[in-house]
Amino acid sequence: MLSTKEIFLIASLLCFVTFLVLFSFREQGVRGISQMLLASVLGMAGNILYAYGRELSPVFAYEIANAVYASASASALFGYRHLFRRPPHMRAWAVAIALLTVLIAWFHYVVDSFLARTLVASLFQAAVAAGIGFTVLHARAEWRRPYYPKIFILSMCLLISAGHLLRIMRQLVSAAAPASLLEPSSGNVLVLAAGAFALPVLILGGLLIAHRRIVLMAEHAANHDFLTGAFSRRAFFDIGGREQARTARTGQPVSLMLVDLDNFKPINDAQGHDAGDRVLQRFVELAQQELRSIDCLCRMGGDEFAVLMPETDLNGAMALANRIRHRMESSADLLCGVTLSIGVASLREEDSLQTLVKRADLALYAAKGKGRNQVQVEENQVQSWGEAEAA
Ligand SMILES: Nc1nc2c(ncn2[C@@H]2O[C@H](COP(=O)(O)OP(=O)(O)OP(=O)(O)O)[C@@H](O)[C@H]2O)c(=O)[nH]1
Repeated sequence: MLSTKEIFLIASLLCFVTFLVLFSFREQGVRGISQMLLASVLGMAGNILYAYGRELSPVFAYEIANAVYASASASALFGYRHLFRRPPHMRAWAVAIALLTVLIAWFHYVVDSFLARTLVASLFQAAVAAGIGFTVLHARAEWRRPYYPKIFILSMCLLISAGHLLRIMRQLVSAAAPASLLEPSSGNVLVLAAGAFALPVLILGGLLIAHRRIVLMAEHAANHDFLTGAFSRRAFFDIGGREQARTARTGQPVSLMLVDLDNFKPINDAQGHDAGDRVLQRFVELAQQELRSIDCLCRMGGDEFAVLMPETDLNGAMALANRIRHRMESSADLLCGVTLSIGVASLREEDSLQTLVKRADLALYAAKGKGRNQVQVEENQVQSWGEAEAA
């Protein structure tokens, strides 16, 4: 059987491991990581103080160890509050930690009572676990798959709170209850092990959530254009591949428009790159307002965009393309007078996605060649829409 000191040392080591993993996450922009890091460091220190503080002075093993460990747990709670964008209520918890330290000192120096110290420390830890559980549960409307990290955290919080309450009960009623923190009885070692591993387990739960957030952020960065928020070229080929497979399965049409801003370069040259950036952003905002929720607007590069239109035949695609082109024309002041050339094509049975893009690109080329500010359809179609044609 492990000794109580070894239990604290192992718990300290686990906090160190969570610290190392959290440290590697610190620059990923996930909220709550710095609070969890602090919880790991304080957890390490608190466990070592519980194990060896007595050898320096009792104040280290009682008041300081409890204050440090309570701060570690509160810091883990703050981490969760930040992760789920909830106010941390730091002042209230600071008061609670100060009160806990005073009470531990009181039940150490004035009335020496292990029972009372256990009661105070365990009530605090149960409150922190309940606070974390409440935070996670309260944010359930924001839960995203996979759910197991949240279920894991909720179960752990329930177990930890119940465990601390049971510890208090046992201390109150059982004749076999330990008389000091480091008593080597097997019952005490088990209770201490459960309590000491609670903090690293709670930090681990936070790590699971933070890890998922980092994966989602990386996916979002890979699938979206940083400047405009439109889907990226990479996402275009992913979504396009899925749409192509769906069309083959269901026979539903899918169309594509390639959009290129006309005379965009002079805006950069005359008004600067930032003005050009703003035009690109506004174009995406305005275009999104015209598109349906099933359409995917992607930035293919520079001032060229693609719109994948599921369940849309060529006529529907041309109508949509013209709507967007007219919208840009009527927003000339916002877009520094930029107009759109658009090439439209529909997927045919024998087409690959690349062939579809190529045909839309040829149509776009034709729109540019015929004077810009117009919509052209794939080369072997007779229809051609737009201002230049109308004129
Ligand atoms: N501001 C800004 N400019 C960009 C960005 N990406 C590409 N560009 C510029 O966009 C311009 C695109 O070139 P073109 O398509 O030849 O310019 P254009 O004047 O629209 O020519 P046409 O398409 O023939 O009408 C180039 O000058 C690029 O440097 C960007 O993210 N921001």
